Amino acid sequence: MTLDANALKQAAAQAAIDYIEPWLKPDAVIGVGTGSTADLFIDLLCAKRDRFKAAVASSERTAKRLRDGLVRVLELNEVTSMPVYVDGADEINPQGEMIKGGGGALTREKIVASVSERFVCIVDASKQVEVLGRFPLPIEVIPMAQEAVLRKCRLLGGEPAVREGFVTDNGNIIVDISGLSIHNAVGLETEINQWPGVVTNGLFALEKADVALVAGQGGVTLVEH
Ligand SMILES: O=C[C@H](O)[C@H](O)[C@H](O)COP(=O)(O)O
Repeated sequence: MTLDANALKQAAAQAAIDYIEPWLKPDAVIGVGTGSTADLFIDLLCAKRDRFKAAVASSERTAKRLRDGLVRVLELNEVTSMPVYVDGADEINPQGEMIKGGGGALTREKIVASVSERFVCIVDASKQVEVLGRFPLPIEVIPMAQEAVLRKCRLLGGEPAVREGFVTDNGNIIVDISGLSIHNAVGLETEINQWPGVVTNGLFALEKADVALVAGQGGVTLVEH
């Protein structure tokens, strides 16, 4: 039997719940990502709400889903550290560097991940790539900088497009850059972050996955980076 994409995401989410088991303690705060794979993880996490103290959410969408599942949601400013952050990705390379932000939550995701000790990435095998960039790279931009940032994207050799009708949780726009072949993810992440008006870009190379749980037809593989 061939598992469909949703079944693979479910398998990755279940593997993440098993993986974080040692950190589910009464004083623990868990960092939680955003997206369709993260949603499946949230549903499993909610069933274990009596085992940990609270969660920090990387988006309004995730906060609502956690609260609907009766998990206490803390603001990041109330928390000094988290043992784990669990989230999906749009692409991941063999080094654990990722493109994220397909759902537009990249900025809060990167912030919450930065306060967590371990980034656990949950993906189905279709997200694995040798070279990042097949998935358009999202960047969150302050609206008044839109045209200036589009020009810089073109100078990089990419084809930028404003994500129509989308506003981030922070009130900003998303520009998706297609046509990049990213061989130096740390360098590109650092460069784009310096452009005035860019809040965050969706490269997670400085903040890469410590562990990836990759669901394929043969089961879930744990990859440490
Ligand atoms: O902004 C969204 C996030 O970065 C997601 O983690 C990413 O887009 C993957 O989402 P999904 O699990 O729905 O493929």
